[in-house]
Amino acid sequence: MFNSISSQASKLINLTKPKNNISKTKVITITSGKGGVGKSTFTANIAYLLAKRGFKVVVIDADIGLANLQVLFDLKPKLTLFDYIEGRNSISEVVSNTAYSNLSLIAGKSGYQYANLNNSLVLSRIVHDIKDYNNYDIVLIDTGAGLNEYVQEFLSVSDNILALTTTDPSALTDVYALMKLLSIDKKSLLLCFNHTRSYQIGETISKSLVNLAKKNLLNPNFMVKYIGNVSTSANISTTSRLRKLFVHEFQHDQITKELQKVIDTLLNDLK
Ligand SMILES: Nc1ncnc2c1ncn2[C@@H]1O[C@H](COP(=O)(O)OP(=O)(O)OP(=O)(O)O)[C@@H](O)[C@H]1O
Repeated sequence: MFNSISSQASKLINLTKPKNNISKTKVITITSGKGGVGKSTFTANIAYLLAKRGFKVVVIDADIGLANLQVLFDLKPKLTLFDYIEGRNSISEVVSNTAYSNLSLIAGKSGYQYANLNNSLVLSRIVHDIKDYNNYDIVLIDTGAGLNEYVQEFLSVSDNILALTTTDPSALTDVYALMKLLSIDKKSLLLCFNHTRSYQIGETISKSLVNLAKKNLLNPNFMVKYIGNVSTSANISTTSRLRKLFVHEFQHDQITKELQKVIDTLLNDLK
């Protein structure tokens, strides 16, 4: 079954091959380790701010089995990432336009059984293909929580990895586990703190994590770059419940300014 899916898929992929090998598309994978730290909310909001700055942005909901970005964007897409992965549809067909200009979504599918495809590097192929497609400036990939094989698959093909964490000890333990994993064959990790009132607190904890990595002799060439903090606001949950984006509704709020600052740093560091 997989072979037929795969050959169907490669036909579709060939249709989307670029005319040259130079892709303008930057891929940023957003991950967290611990669940519930605010990753999807953060991804949707920075996607909007990046699109507002004029970048053509597509978000991929790669949280296998728990698709919630479509809720945040208030969409009910007919086609999902898995229609592409399973070879039925092309990239352009599985992309849904959001209500916001320059901003699209490749939706996930709740309850999807990845075991259907039971073959490594099937999912992350979309990363290569979307770069080849060369139609977007920025691709944001929202992975599931944890460090399971699907998350690792996306991390392995990403040039830019951003970890969102909180100051909660269990979230920090998970981020350190992520640092250990990435330090083996990646050059860097961008680190952002959610639910963190002060920029300095995030900075201090980032330095402690880097010191711990030194003490434990993690690869010295592996860099952890702190890119900023996001405070807590009840309005974030409220806007999400209303299927709206916080940064769109509260354009001059302190949290929107914090997110803009995160983006400034992020854009400076993009590979
Ligand atoms: N800075 C914040 N202030 C207040 N509430 C927030 C903030 N960030 C996220 N939230 C809320 O926290 C909850 C969890 O957020 P979200 O679903 O984005 O987390 P997640 O990390 O993607 O979760 P999962 O691990 O399930 O994928 C949501 O109700 C969201 O509205």
